Formats: sequence, C-alpha cells, structure tokens
Amino acid sequence: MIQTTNKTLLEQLQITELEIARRKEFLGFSEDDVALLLSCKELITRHIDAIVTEFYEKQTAIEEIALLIGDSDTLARLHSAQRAYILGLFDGYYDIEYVNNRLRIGMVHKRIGVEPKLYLSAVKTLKDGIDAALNRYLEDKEHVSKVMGAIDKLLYFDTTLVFDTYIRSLLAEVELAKDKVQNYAKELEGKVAERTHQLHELSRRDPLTGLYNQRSLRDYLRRELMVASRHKRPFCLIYFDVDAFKQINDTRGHSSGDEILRMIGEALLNVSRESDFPCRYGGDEFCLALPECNLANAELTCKRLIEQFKARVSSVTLSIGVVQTGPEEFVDPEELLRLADAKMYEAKSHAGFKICT
Ligand SMILES: Nc1nc2c(ncn2[C@@H]2O[C@H](COP(=O)(O)OP(=O)(O)OP(=O)(O)O)[C@@H](O)[C@H]2O)c(=O)[nH]1
Repeated sequence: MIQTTNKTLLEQLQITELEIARRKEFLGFSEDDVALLLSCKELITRHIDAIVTEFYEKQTAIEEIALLIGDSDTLARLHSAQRAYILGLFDGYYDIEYVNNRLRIGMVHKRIGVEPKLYLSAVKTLKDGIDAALNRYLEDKEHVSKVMGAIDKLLYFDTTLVFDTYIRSLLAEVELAKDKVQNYAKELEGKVAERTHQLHELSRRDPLTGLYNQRSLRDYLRRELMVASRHKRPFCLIYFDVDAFKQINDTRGHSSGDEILRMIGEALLNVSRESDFPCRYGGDEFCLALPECNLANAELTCKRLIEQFKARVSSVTLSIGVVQTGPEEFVDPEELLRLADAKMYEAKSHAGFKICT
C-alpha cells in the first residue's frame, strides 16, 4: 500500500519548482500574464463578494451540486474558500505554495465526490463570472480580453493540478481495494488448506475411538516397513480383539459395548510412543504397530496395555497376537497382518488375556 501521510502532496506527485516552471511554459503562462492578472487585483478585491455570490447562485441551481453541498454551513465554508481561491488568481504569486493549495483542492473534491464533469462546469461558471465582472467594470475591452487570456492559462494550470491529485487519489483507492481482495484471497486459501487438512485427518480416523482406521494403518505399514527394511530395524505388530464381544453387546447393551471400545482406545493411546501407530482395525479388533521394536519389548507393551485396560474395564478379556518382522527379512503389510491375526486366533483358544507370539 502507498504510505501517504508522511509525504506532502507535492512530494507524492513529485512536483518541483522545475516541474512548475515547465507546466507554466507548456501553457505559455508568462510574466506578462502575471502582470495582467495583478493589474486587476484591486478591482477584483473590491467586487469579490458579488462575484462569489453570483457564482454560488449558479452552482446551487444545479441539483447535483446543491445535493453535494448539502447545508448552509457547508455553503458558507465553501463561500470563504472560493473567495480566497479567486483572490489567489489575481495575487501575482503562482509559486510552490500556490501549487500545494491547488493540489489540496483536488483531494478535497475527490473526497466529497465531486466528479470531473461537475468540477469543470464550476470552472467554466467561475471563468464566465470573472469575465462578466471585468466587462462590467472596465472600459478597455481589449485589456479585458488579454486578462481573460491570462485567466484561461491559469485556470488550465490549476485544473491539471487538481486532476493530478484526483487521479492519484483514485489510484490509491484501487490499490487499497486490490490489497483487500488479496488479503481476503490469502485468508480463504488458509481456511481451505486448514479444512482440507481436517478432512484428511478425519478420513484417517475411527470416529468412535479417535484411533487410526484400517485404511491408514495399511498406508502406514507400507511406508514404515520400507523404512525399517532400509535401516534394518525390527518391527512389531500387536493384533488383538475383545473376547465374546457379541455376548457383551447382547447382555450389557450396545452402548456399553461402545464404551468398552472407547476404553480400549484410551488404553492404547496410553501405551503408545510418538512413533507407534494405534488403530481400530474394525469391529472389536485393534492393532498397535511398533517401529524399532522387537518381540520382547512388544510383549512388555502388551502387558502394559492389559494393565491399562483392566484399570478401565472389568470382567472383559482380550486375546492378543504379536509378530515381529525384520531386522533382516521383512514380510509385506498384508502378510504381517495375516500372521498377527493368526496369532490372535491362537490366543483365542486359551483363557482371557492370552498373549501369543
Ligand atoms: N457396541 C459395538 N459393537 C460393535 C461395533 N462394531 C462391531 N460390533 C460388534 O462386535 C461384535 C463382534 O463379534 P464377533 O466378531 O462374533 O466376535 P466376538 O463376539 O468377540 O467373539 P470372539 O472374537 O470369538 O471372542 C459383533 O456383534 C458386532 O456387531 C461397535 O462399533 N460397537
């Protein structure tokens, strides 16, 4: 964004003494013109109030302008500003201060919403008013015509300055709107990325327990078994299910069954390390994948899992199978799952909380 408040309008528009001189040159505004304008200073000062009053009578007759001005206080303020403006035209000083004032007029017109067509019609009205006043009070019509020539150049000079600031102000608004749109787009992008991430996470989880689901376990095993094989590290998979879960559902009710599954989720999360992968495989079957872990350590994990489970649920047992693959020879994920499932079934044939390795 353009930071404007620490620069004057002259600086913002890069208008220097040299630039002012060049603009006057373009319009053929010379010392002769200055002298012509100065020659009428006294006359204009004497009749200024009549000129300004006549100007605003004409201006307020136009409905759009009357609406823009709005109230009598504003009209009074405009009256005194226009008075100063007209006197300035005949003052003989068309220097950097004069230019700065004209630039500010452009800013004000943009701010209050005076469109170029209204501004230009006001300039025309002013010029006609000055022309009429000079013709009314001066005998020498040739002189009047010369003075009006000088006025013409000066009004062109002023108008270019007013339009420079007007356009600059418009550009600043466009920049601001562009910044706003860009920020909004960035914000949206961030939100979409966040939602996409959330959806992706949801698609990998089991809603009841919050554990990973079977699909994400397969993805995980494909990836991690390759890593383990590359680094020649042992990898274990614990596979277990609840004994007689159907009966539990039937006798205690489905919601009690759900609660038991949730408790298994808690117990599993409690015994998992950061790198482990706790998963609800489906129904009452669960897995815990343990990278960089041998059978002995996996068995210890099973015992801790049983403890955690017992602390939460009574009169329910688990059957647990554990297999290791690596560190030299590795089976693929499907084979690992099949072997672990077979071990779990082996455990089923014994009484509760049996661990088969
Ligand atoms: N409450 C509840 N029950 C479920 C859910 N998902 C599956 N089940 C039930 O889990 C039971 C699993 O039964 P089975 O596969 O026969 O196993 P089991 O009764 O534990 O028998 P064994 O495995 O031989 O000990 C079925 O009755 C399913 O309806 C669930 O999300 N909530």
